Amino acid sequence: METFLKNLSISVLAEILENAFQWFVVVDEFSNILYINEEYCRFLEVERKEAIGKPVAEVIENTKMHEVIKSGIAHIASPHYIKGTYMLANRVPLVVEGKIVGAFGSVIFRDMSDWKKLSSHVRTTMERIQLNMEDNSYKDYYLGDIKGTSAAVRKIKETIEIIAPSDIPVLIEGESGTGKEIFAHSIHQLSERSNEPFVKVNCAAVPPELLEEELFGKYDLATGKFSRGRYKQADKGTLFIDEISALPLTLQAKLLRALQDGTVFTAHAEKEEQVDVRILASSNVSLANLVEEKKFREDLFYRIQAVTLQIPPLRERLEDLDELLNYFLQKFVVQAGRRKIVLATKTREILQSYHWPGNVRELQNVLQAAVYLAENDIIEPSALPIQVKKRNALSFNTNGKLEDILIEVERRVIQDLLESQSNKATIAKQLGISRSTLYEKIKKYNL
Ligand SMILES: Nc1ncnc2c1ncn2[C@@H]1O[C@H](COP(=O)(O)OP(=O)(O)OP(=O)(O)O)[C@@H](O)[C@H]1O
Repeated sequence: METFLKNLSISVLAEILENAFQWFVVVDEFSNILYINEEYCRFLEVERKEAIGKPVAEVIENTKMHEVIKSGIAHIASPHYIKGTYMLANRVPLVVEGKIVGAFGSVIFRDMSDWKKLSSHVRTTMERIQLNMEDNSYKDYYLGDIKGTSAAVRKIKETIEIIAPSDIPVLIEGESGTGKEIFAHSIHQLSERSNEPFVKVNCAAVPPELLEEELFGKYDLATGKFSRGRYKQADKGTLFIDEISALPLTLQAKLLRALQDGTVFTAHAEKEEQVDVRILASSNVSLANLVEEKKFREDLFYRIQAVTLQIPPLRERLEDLDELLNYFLQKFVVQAGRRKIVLATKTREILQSYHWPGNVRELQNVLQAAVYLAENDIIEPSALPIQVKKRNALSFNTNGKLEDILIEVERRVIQDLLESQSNKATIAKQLGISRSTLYEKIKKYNL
Protein backbone atom coordinates (compact mmCIF):
# COMPACT_ATOMS: atom_id res chain seq x y z
CA MET A 1 0.00 0.00 0.00
CA GLU A 2 2.74 2.45 1.00
CA THR A 3 4.31 2.07 -2.43
CA PHE A 4 1.13 3.43 -4.03
CA LEU A 5 1.18 6.43 -1.71
CA LYS A 6 4.85 7.30 -1.95
CA ASN A 7 4.28 9.80 -4.76
CA LEU A 8 1.72 11.73 -2.74
CA SER A 9 3.03 14.39 -0.42
CA ILE A 10 1.38 15.02 2.93
CA SER A 11 0.01 18.30 1.63
CA VAL A 12 -1.64 16.55 -1.34
CA LEU A 13 -3.18 13.95 0.97
CA ALA A 14 -4.47 16.71 3.24
CA GLU A 15 -5.95 18.50 0.24
CA ILE A 16 -7.80 15.31 -0.78
CA LEU A 17 -9.21 14.78 2.70
CA GLU A 18 -10.28 18.40 3.01
CA ASN A 19 -12.10 18.42 -0.33
CA ALA A 20 -13.51 14.93 -0.55
CA PHE A 21 -17.17 15.92 -0.08
CA GLN A 22 -17.20 13.78 3.01
CA TRP A 23 -16.53 14.51 6.63
CA PHE A 24 -13.60 12.60 8.09
CA VAL A 25 -12.31 11.85 11.54
CA VAL A 26 -9.40 9.63 12.56
CA VAL A 27 -8.87 8.53 16.18
CA ASP A 28 -6.11 6.65 17.96
CA GLU A 29 -6.53 3.43 19.94
CA PHE A 30 -7.74 5.46 22.96
CA SER A 31 -10.41 7.17 20.84
CA ASN A 32 -8.60 10.54 20.90
CA ILE A 33 -8.91 12.58 17.71
CA LEU A 34 -5.78 12.56 15.50
CA TYR A 35 -7.32 14.22 12.49
CA ILE A 36 -10.66 15.79 11.58
CA ASN A 37 -11.35 17.74 8.42
CA GLU A 38 -12.30 21.40 8.41
CA GLU A 39 -15.76 20.85 6.88
CA TYR A 40 -16.68 18.47 9.72
CA CYS A 41 -15.44 21.00 12.32
CA ARG A 42 -17.51 23.73 10.71
CA PHE A 43 -20.64 21.58 10.98
CA LEU A 44 -19.84 20.64 14.57
CA GLU A 45 -19.09 24.28 15.36
CA VAL A 46 -15.74 23.50 16.96
CA GLU A 47 -12.26 24.89 16.35
CA ARG A 48 -10.13 22.23 14.72
CA LYS A 49 -7.06 22.95 16.85
CA GLU A 50 -9.20 22.44 19.96
CA ALA A 51 -10.75 19.23 18.69
CA ILE A 52 -7.42 17.54 17.89
CA GLY A 53 -6.25 15.42 20.82
CA LYS A 54 -9.63 15.44 22.57
CA PRO A 55 -11.64 12.22 23.21
CA VAL A 56 -13.91 11.89 20.20
CA ALA A 57 -17.01 11.54 22.42
CA GLU A 58 -16.45 15.10 23.65
CA VAL A 59 -16.51 16.47 20.12
CA ILE A 60 -19.00 14.28 18.23
CA GLU A 61 -22.25 13.35 19.94
CA ASN A 62 -23.46 9.72 19.82
CA THR A 63 -20.15 8.60 18.34
CA LYS A 64 -19.48 4.87 18.26
CA MET A 65 -15.80 4.98 17.33
CA HIS A 66 -14.85 3.39 20.67
CA GLU A 67 -17.09 0.37 19.86
CA VAL A 68 -15.28 -0.13 16.56
CA ILE A 69 -11.89 0.01 18.29
CA LYS A 70 -13.04 -2.45 20.94
CA SER A 71 -14.74 -4.97 18.63
CA GLY A 72 -12.62 -4.54 15.49
CA ILE A 73 -15.90 -4.72 13.50
CA ALA A 74 -16.62 -2.01 10.95
CA HIS A 75 -19.94 -0.16 10.85
CA ILE A 76 -20.93 0.53 7.26
CA ALA A 77 -23.70 2.97 6.33
CA SER A 78 -24.74 3.09 9.96
CA PRO A 79 -27.36 5.73 10.87
CA HIS A 80 -25.83 8.39 13.17
CA TYR A 81 -28.05 10.93 14.95
CA ILE A 82 -26.16 14.15 15.29
CA LYS A 83 -27.26 17.74 15.86
CA GLY A 84 -30.93 16.87 15.41
CA THR A 85 -30.58 14.98 12.15
CA TYR A 86 -29.72 11.49 10.92
CA MET A 87 -26.63 10.90 8.83
CA LEU A 88 -25.04 7.76 7.44
CA ALA A 89 -21.61 7.02 8.82
CA ASN A 90 -18.89 4.49 8.04
CA ARG A 91 -16.55 3.54 10.88
CA VAL A 92 -13.63 1.30 10.08
CA PRO A 93 -10.97 -0.04 12.48
CA LEU A 94 -7.38 0.77 11.49
CA VAL A 95 -5.37 -2.42 11.75
CA VAL A 96 -1.60 -2.28 11.42
CA GLU A 97 0.43 -5.49 11.68
CA GLY A 98 -2.57 -7.28 13.16
CA LYS A 99 -3.13 -4.69 15.91
CA ILE A 100 -5.97 -2.16 16.12
CA VAL A 101 -4.23 1.20 16.27
CA GLY A 102 -7.28 3.41 15.89
CA ALA A 103 -10.32 3.96 13.72
CA PHE A 104 -11.41 6.04 10.82
CA GLY A 105 -14.88 7.53 10.43
CA SER A 106 -16.60 9.26 7.55
CA VAL A 107 -20.05 10.71 7.11
CA ILE A 108 -21.43 9.81 3.72
CA PHE A 109 -24.73 11.63 3.63
CA ARG A 110 -25.28 14.68 5.68
CA ASP A 111 -28.87 13.80 6.46
CA MET A 112 -31.42 11.11 5.79
CA SER A 113 -33.32 13.17 3.22
CA ASP A 114 -30.16 13.35 1.04
CA TRP A 115 -29.83 9.64 1.42
CA LYS A 116 -33.50 8.93 0.67
CA LYS A 117 -33.30 11.06 -2.46
CA LEU A 118 -30.25 9.19 -3.67
CA SER A 119 -31.66 5.78 -2.80
CA SER A 120 -34.98 6.40 -4.57
CA HIS A 121 -33.08 7.73 -7.58
CA VAL A 122 -30.97 4.56 -7.65
CA ARG A 123 -34.06 2.42 -7.27
CA THR A 124 -35.96 4.02 -10.15
CA THR A 125 -32.88 3.82 -12.37
CA MET A 126 -32.46 0.14 -11.52
CA GLU A 127 -36.15 -0.51 -12.22
CA ARG A 128 -35.83 1.15 -15.60
CA ILE A 129 -32.77 -0.93 -16.45
CA GLN A 130 -34.56 -4.06 -15.26
CA LEU A 131 -37.65 -3.31 -17.39
CA ASN A 132 -35.47 -2.71 -20.41
CA MET A 133 -33.69 -5.99 -19.85
CA GLU A 134 -36.97 -7.88 -19.48
CA ASP A 135 -38.37 -6.31 -22.62
CA ASN A 136 -35.43 -6.69 -24.92
CA SER A 137 -33.51 -9.72 -23.88
CA TYR A 138 -33.16 -12.41 -21.31
CA LYS A 139 -30.40 -13.15 -18.89
CA ASP A 140 -27.95 -15.76 -20.11
CA TYR A 141 -27.83 -18.70 -17.78
CA TYR A 142 -25.45 -21.55 -18.35
CA LEU A 143 -25.34 -24.93 -16.67
CA GLY A 144 -22.49 -23.69 -14.48
CA ASP A 145 -24.73 -20.94 -13.07
CA ILE A 146 -26.99 -23.55 -11.52
CA LYS A 147 -25.62 -24.08 -8.04
CA GLY A 148 -25.95 -27.31 -6.11
CA THR A 149 -24.25 -30.67 -6.03
CA SER A 150 -27.02 -32.84 -4.59
CA ALA A 151 -27.54 -36.13 -6.41
CA ALA A 152 -30.82 -34.79 -7.85
CA VAL A 153 -29.25 -31.63 -9.32
CA ARG A 154 -26.25 -33.54 -10.68
CA LYS A 155 -28.57 -36.02 -12.39
CA ILE A 156 -30.65 -33.25 -13.97
CA LYS A 157 -27.50 -31.52 -15.23
CA GLU A 158 -26.25 -34.78 -16.74
CA THR A 159 -29.59 -35.31 -18.51
CA ILE A 160 -29.48 -31.75 -19.84
CA GLU A 161 -26.02 -32.31 -21.28
CA ILE A 162 -27.32 -35.33 -23.15
CA ILE A 163 -30.60 -33.95 -24.49
CA ALA A 164 -29.76 -30.26 -24.98
CA PRO A 165 -28.18 -30.56 -28.46
CA SER A 166 -31.25 -32.33 -29.89
CA ASP A 167 -34.59 -30.71 -30.78
CA ILE A 168 -36.56 -32.84 -28.33
CA PRO A 169 -39.20 -30.89 -26.37
CA VAL A 170 -38.56 -30.85 -22.63
CA LEU A 171 -41.09 -30.52 -19.83
CA ILE A 172 -39.68 -29.09 -16.60
CA GLU A 173 -41.80 -29.70 -13.51
CA GLY A 174 -41.23 -28.40 -10.01
CA GLU A 175 -42.63 -26.11 -7.35
CA SER A 176 -42.47 -22.37 -7.82
CA GLY A 177 -38.98 -20.93 -7.28
CA THR A 178 -37.07 -24.20 -7.77
CA GLY A 179 -35.17 -22.84 -10.78
CA LYS A 180 -37.19 -24.22 -13.72
CA GLU A 181 -36.50 -21.15 -15.81
CA ILE A 182 -32.73 -21.25 -15.39
CA PHE A 183 -32.72 -24.94 -16.30
CA ALA A 184 -34.63 -23.97 -19.48
CA HIS A 185 -32.06 -21.26 -20.28
CA SER A 186 -29.20 -23.66 -19.86
CA ILE A 187 -30.80 -26.18 -22.24
CA HIS A 188 -31.02 -23.44 -24.88
CA GLN A 189 -27.44 -22.34 -24.25
CA LEU A 190 -26.15 -25.88 -24.75
CA SER A 191 -28.19 -26.43 -27.91
CA GLU A 192 -27.39 -25.83 -31.55
CA ARG A 193 -29.88 -22.98 -31.34
CA SER A 194 -27.91 -20.95 -28.80
CA ASN A 195 -27.22 -18.17 -31.32
CA GLU A 196 -30.91 -17.91 -32.16
CA PRO A 197 -33.63 -16.32 -30.01
CA PHE A 198 -34.79 -17.70 -26.65
CA VAL A 199 -38.36 -16.45 -26.29
CA LYS A 200 -40.46 -16.85 -23.18
CA VAL A 201 -44.20 -16.67 -22.76
CA ASN A 202 -45.67 -16.92 -19.28
CA CYS A 203 -49.17 -18.36 -19.61
CA ALA A 204 -50.13 -17.47 -16.04
CA ALA A 205 -49.02 -13.85 -16.34
CA VAL A 206 -50.91 -12.98 -19.54
CA PRO A 207 -54.74 -12.73 -19.26
CA PRO A 208 -56.28 -15.75 -21.10
CA GLU A 209 -58.11 -13.52 -23.59
CA LEU A 210 -54.80 -11.95 -24.69
CA LEU A 211 -52.78 -15.14 -24.74
CA GLU A 212 -53.68 -16.07 -28.32
CA GLU A 213 -52.34 -12.76 -29.66
CA GLU A 214 -49.31 -13.04 -27.41
CA LEU A 215 -48.49 -16.50 -28.76
CA PHE A 216 -49.62 -16.33 -32.35
CA GLY A 217 -49.69 -12.65 -33.21
CA LYS A 218 -52.34 -10.20 -34.22
CA TYR A 219 -53.71 -8.87 -37.46
CA ASP A 220 -54.81 -5.24 -37.24
CA LEU A 221 -57.77 -4.81 -39.59
CA ALA A 222 -57.52 -1.01 -39.55
CA THR A 223 -53.87 -0.82 -40.61
CA GLY A 224 -53.66 -4.16 -42.36
CA LYS A 225 -50.49 -4.84 -40.37
CA PHE A 226 -49.63 -8.10 -38.72
CA SER A 227 -47.66 -8.22 -35.46
CA ARG A 228 -45.69 -11.36 -34.85
CA GLY A 229 -46.47 -13.47 -31.79
CA ARG A 230 -43.93 -15.15 -29.52
CA TYR A 231 -44.17 -18.39 -31.49
CA LYS A 232 -42.97 -16.74 -34.67
CA GLN A 233 -40.41 -14.61 -32.79
CA ALA A 234 -38.81 -17.84 -31.60
CA ASP A 235 -38.33 -19.09 -35.21
CA LYS A 236 -35.08 -21.12 -35.44
CA GLY A 237 -34.64 -20.73 -31.69
CA THR A 238 -36.36 -21.91 -28.51
CA LEU A 239 -39.83 -21.11 -27.22
CA PHE A 240 -40.09 -21.44 -23.43
CA ILE A 241 -43.75 -21.84 -22.43
CA ASP A 242 -43.73 -21.02 -18.73
CA GLU A 243 -46.63 -22.35 -16.62
CA ILE A 244 -48.11 -24.23 -19.58
CA SER A 245 -50.78 -25.64 -17.23
CA ALA A 246 -52.51 -22.22 -17.45
CA LEU A 247 -52.89 -22.47 -21.24
CA PRO A 248 -56.65 -22.55 -22.11
CA LEU A 249 -57.86 -25.74 -23.86
CA THR A 250 -58.62 -23.92 -27.13
CA LEU A 251 -55.06 -22.65 -27.32
CA GLN A 252 -53.71 -26.07 -26.42
CA ALA A 253 -55.33 -27.35 -29.63
CA LYS A 254 -53.81 -24.52 -31.64
CA LEU A 255 -50.38 -25.08 -30.15
CA LEU A 256 -50.56 -28.79 -30.93
CA ARG A 257 -51.43 -28.06 -34.54
CA ALA A 258 -48.55 -25.61 -34.84
CA LEU A 259 -46.14 -28.18 -33.41
CA GLN A 260 -47.36 -30.99 -35.63
CA ASP A 261 -47.39 -29.00 -38.87
CA GLY A 262 -44.44 -26.72 -38.18
CA THR A 263 -46.58 -23.76 -39.23
CA VAL A 264 -48.52 -20.93 -37.62
CA PHE A 265 -51.80 -19.63 -38.88
CA THR A 266 -53.21 -16.60 -37.11
CA ALA A 267 -56.94 -15.91 -36.79
CA HIS A 268 -56.90 -13.23 -39.47
CA ALA A 269 -53.77 -13.93 -41.45
CA GLU A 270 -54.37 -15.33 -44.88
CA LYS A 271 -51.48 -17.68 -45.19
CA GLU A 272 -49.71 -20.21 -43.05
CA GLU A 273 -46.07 -19.58 -42.22
CA GLN A 274 -43.34 -22.11 -41.69
CA VAL A 275 -41.91 -21.87 -38.19
CA ASP A 276 -39.17 -23.99 -36.69
CA VAL A 277 -39.14 -23.86 -32.88
CA ARG A 278 -37.94 -26.07 -30.11
CA ILE A 279 -40.41 -26.19 -27.24
CA LEU A 280 -39.45 -26.14 -23.59
CA ALA A 281 -42.36 -25.99 -21.15
CA SER A 282 -42.61 -25.65 -17.40
CA SER A 283 -45.31 -26.39 -14.91
CA ASN A 284 -45.54 -26.14 -11.13
CA VAL A 285 -48.34 -28.69 -10.98
CA SER A 286 -48.27 -32.23 -12.32
CA LEU A 287 -49.44 -32.15 -15.94
CA ALA A 288 -50.22 -35.88 -15.81
CA ASN A 289 -52.77 -35.14 -13.06
CA LEU A 290 -54.29 -32.35 -15.13
CA VAL A 291 -54.63 -34.78 -18.04
CA GLU A 292 -56.51 -37.19 -15.77
CA GLU A 293 -58.78 -34.37 -14.68
CA LYS A 294 -59.34 -33.52 -18.38
CA LYS A 295 -57.90 -30.04 -17.85
CA PHE A 296 -54.97 -30.63 -20.18
CA ARG A 297 -55.08 -32.28 -23.60
CA GLU A 298 -53.59 -35.73 -23.56
CA ASP A 299 -52.23 -35.45 -27.14
CA LEU A 300 -50.38 -32.20 -26.34
CA PHE A 301 -49.08 -33.72 -23.10
CA TYR A 302 -47.53 -36.66 -24.99
CA ARG A 303 -46.07 -34.28 -27.55
CA ILE A 304 -44.13 -32.25 -24.94
CA GLN A 305 -43.29 -34.68 -22.17
CA ALA A 306 -40.89 -37.08 -23.88
CA VAL A 307 -38.18 -35.78 -21.59
CA THR A 308 -39.44 -34.58 -18.22
CA LEU A 309 -37.13 -33.00 -15.67
CA GLN A 310 -38.46 -33.09 -12.12
CA ILE A 311 -36.81 -30.33 -10.06
CA PRO A 312 -37.12 -31.27 -6.38
CA PRO A 313 -38.08 -28.64 -3.82
CA LEU A 314 -35.18 -27.19 -1.85
CA ARG A 315 -36.28 -28.89 1.38
CA GLU A 316 -35.67 -32.26 -0.31
CA ARG A 317 -32.09 -31.38 -1.29
CA LEU A 318 -30.82 -29.51 1.74
CA GLU A 319 -27.28 -30.60 0.76
CA ASP A 320 -27.45 -27.72 -1.76
CA LEU A 321 -28.32 -25.14 0.86
CA ASP A 322 -24.80 -24.20 2.01
CA GLU A 323 -23.54 -23.66 -1.53
CA LEU A 324 -26.59 -21.58 -2.44
CA LEU A 325 -26.28 -19.56 0.79
CA ASN A 326 -22.65 -18.71 0.16
CA TYR A 327 -23.29 -17.94 -3.49
CA PHE A 328 -26.17 -15.52 -2.85
CA LEU A 329 -24.43 -13.93 0.12
CA GLN A 330 -21.37 -13.15 -1.96
CA LYS A 331 -23.53 -11.88 -4.83
CA PHE A 332 -25.61 -9.50 -2.70
CA VAL A 333 -22.66 -8.21 -0.70
CA VAL A 334 -21.05 -7.14 -3.97
CA GLN A 335 -24.34 -5.77 -5.30
CA ALA A 336 -24.96 -3.74 -2.15
CA GLY A 337 -21.45 -2.31 -2.34
CA ARG A 338 -20.75 -3.67 1.12
CA ARG A 339 -17.57 -5.19 2.41
CA LYS A 340 -17.36 -8.79 3.47
CA ILE A 341 -20.44 -9.84 5.45
CA VAL A 342 -20.75 -13.18 7.21
CA LEU A 343 -23.64 -15.06 8.74
CA ALA A 344 -23.65 -15.45 12.52
CA THR A 345 -23.57 -19.17 13.43
CA LYS A 346 -27.07 -18.84 14.86
CA THR A 347 -28.38 -17.25 11.65
CA ARG A 348 -26.92 -20.09 9.57
CA GLU A 349 -28.52 -22.65 11.89
CA ILE A 350 -31.93 -20.99 11.51
CA LEU A 351 -31.61 -20.90 7.73
CA GLN A 352 -30.59 -24.55 7.68
CA SER A 353 -33.58 -25.65 9.73
CA TYR A 354 -36.19 -23.74 7.72
CA HIS A 355 -38.33 -25.68 5.22
CA TRP A 356 -38.21 -23.11 2.34
CA PRO A 357 -41.75 -23.31 0.90
CA GLY A 358 -40.76 -20.64 -1.68
CA ASN A 359 -37.65 -22.65 -2.60
CA VAL A 360 -34.48 -21.04 -4.02
CA ARG A 361 -36.31 -17.81 -4.86
CA GLU A 362 -37.32 -17.38 -1.21
CA LEU A 363 -33.77 -18.10 -0.05
CA GLN A 364 -32.47 -15.53 -2.50
CA ASN A 365 -34.95 -12.87 -1.32
CA VAL A 366 -34.29 -13.54 2.36
CA LEU A 367 -30.53 -13.19 1.89
CA GLN A 368 -30.84 -10.07 -0.21
CA ALA A 369 -32.93 -8.35 2.48
CA ALA A 370 -30.60 -9.59 5.24
CA VAL A 371 -27.54 -8.11 3.54
CA TYR A 372 -29.26 -4.74 3.24
CA LEU A 373 -30.52 -4.86 6.82
CA ALA A 374 -27.22 -5.96 8.38
CA GLU A 375 -25.90 -3.12 10.49
CA ASN A 376 -22.35 -4.38 10.57
CA ASP A 377 -20.30 -7.21 9.09
CA ILE A 378 -22.30 -9.98 10.74
CA ILE A 379 -25.85 -10.97 9.85
CA GLU A 380 -27.65 -11.65 13.11
CA PRO A 381 -30.97 -13.55 13.29
CA SER A 382 -32.76 -10.20 13.75
CA ALA A 383 -32.16 -9.52 10.03
CA LEU A 384 -34.30 -12.55 9.06
CA PRO A 385 -38.06 -12.36 8.38
CA ILE A 386 -40.38 -13.61 11.07
CA GLN A 387 -41.57 -16.70 9.16
CA VAL A 388 -38.01 -17.95 8.82
CA LYS A 389 -37.19 -17.37 12.48
CA LYS A 390 -40.29 -19.19 13.60
CA ARG A 391 -39.20 -22.24 11.65
CA ASN A 392 -41.66 -24.84 10.58
CA ALA A 393 -42.35 -28.04 12.43
CA LEU A 394 -41.93 -29.90 9.10
CA SER A 395 -38.23 -29.19 9.18
CA PHE A 396 -37.68 -31.33 12.27
CA ASN A 397 -35.72 -34.43 11.68
CA THR A 398 -38.43 -37.01 12.16
CA ASN A 399 -36.14 -40.02 11.88
CA GLY A 400 -35.29 -40.24 15.57
CA LYS A 401 -37.19 -41.53 18.58
CA LEU A 402 -40.40 -39.69 19.48
CA GLU A 403 -38.92 -38.74 22.86
CA ASP A 404 -35.92 -37.03 21.21
CA ILE A 405 -38.10 -35.26 18.65
CA LEU A 406 -40.35 -33.86 21.41
CA ILE A 407 -37.33 -32.63 23.36
CA GLU A 408 -36.08 -30.82 20.26
CA VAL A 409 -39.54 -29.30 19.64
CA GLU A 410 -39.68 -28.08 23.26
CA ARG A 411 -36.18 -26.59 23.06
CA ARG A 412 -36.93 -24.73 19.83
CA VAL A 413 -40.32 -23.40 20.99
CA ILE A 414 -38.74 -21.95 24.14
CA GLN A 415 -35.79 -20.60 22.18
CA ASP A 416 -38.10 -18.87 19.67
CA LEU A 417 -40.17 -17.30 22.43
CA LEU A 418 -37.06 -16.07 24.25
CA GLU A 419 -35.91 -14.39 21.05
CA SER A 420 -39.17 -12.51 20.51
CA GLN A 421 -40.12 -11.81 24.14
CA SER A 422 -37.92 -10.87 27.07
CA ASN A 423 -40.53 -11.16 29.81
CA LYS A 424 -40.23 -14.71 31.19
CA ALA A 425 -43.48 -14.47 33.18
CA THR A 426 -45.38 -13.79 29.92
CA ILE A 427 -43.67 -16.73 28.22
CA ALA A 428 -44.48 -19.08 31.13
CA LYS A 429 -48.11 -17.93 31.05
CA GLN A 430 -48.36 -18.45 27.30
CA LEU A 431 -46.96 -21.97 27.59
CA GLY A 432 -49.18 -22.77 30.59
CA ILE A 433 -46.23 -23.65 32.84
CA SER A 434 -44.91 -22.11 36.05
CA ARG A 435 -42.01 -19.67 35.98
CA SER A 436 -39.82 -22.08 37.90
CA THR A 437 -40.50 -24.83 35.33
CA LEU A 438 -39.59 -22.38 32.55
CA TYR A 439 -36.32 -21.49 34.35
CA GLU A 440 -35.50 -25.20 34.77
CA LYS A 441 -35.98 -25.77 31.04
CA ILE A 442 -33.91 -22.71 30.11
CA LYS A 443 -31.12 -24.12 32.26
CA LYS A 444 -31.55 -27.65 30.89
CA TYR A 445 -31.32 -26.48 27.27
CA ASN A 446 -28.63 -23.93 28.03
CA LEU A 447 -30.68 -21.12 26.44
N1 LIG B 1 -29.71 -23.90 -8.45
C1 LIG B 1 -29.73 -22.55 -8.53
N2 LIG B 1 -28.58 -21.86 -8.56
C2 LIG B 1 -28.60 -20.51 -8.63
N3 LIG B 1 -29.72 -19.77 -8.68
C3 LIG B 1 -30.90 -20.41 -8.65
C4 LIG B 1 -30.97 -21.84 -8.59
N4 LIG B 1 -32.26 -22.20 -8.58
C5 LIG B 1 -32.97 -21.06 -8.64
N5 LIG B 1 -32.17 -19.98 -8.69
C6 LIG B 1 -32.60 -18.57 -8.73
O1 LIG B 1 -33.86 -18.52 -8.03
C7 LIG B 1 -34.78 -17.67 -8.70
C8 LIG B 1 -36.02 -18.44 -9.07
O2 LIG B 1 -35.71 -19.36 -10.11
P1 LIG B 1 -36.65 -19.56 -11.38
O3 LIG B 1 -37.34 -18.27 -11.77
O4 LIG B 1 -35.87 -20.28 -12.41
O5 LIG B 1 -37.73 -20.52 -10.71
P2 LIG B 1 -39.02 -21.17 -11.34
O6 LIG B 1 -39.04 -22.58 -10.88
O7 LIG B 1 -39.04 -20.89 -12.82
O8 LIG B 1 -40.16 -20.35 -10.61
P3 LIG B 1 -41.69 -20.07 -11.10
O9 LIG B 1 -42.38 -21.40 -11.27
O10 LIG B 1 -42.26 -19.28 -9.95
O11 LIG B 1 -41.58 -19.28 -12.38
C9 LIG B 1 -34.06 -17.10 -9.91
O12 LIG B 1 -33.57 -15.82 -9.58
C10 LIG B 1 -32.91 -18.06 -10.14
O13 LIG B 1 -31.82 -17.40 -10.70
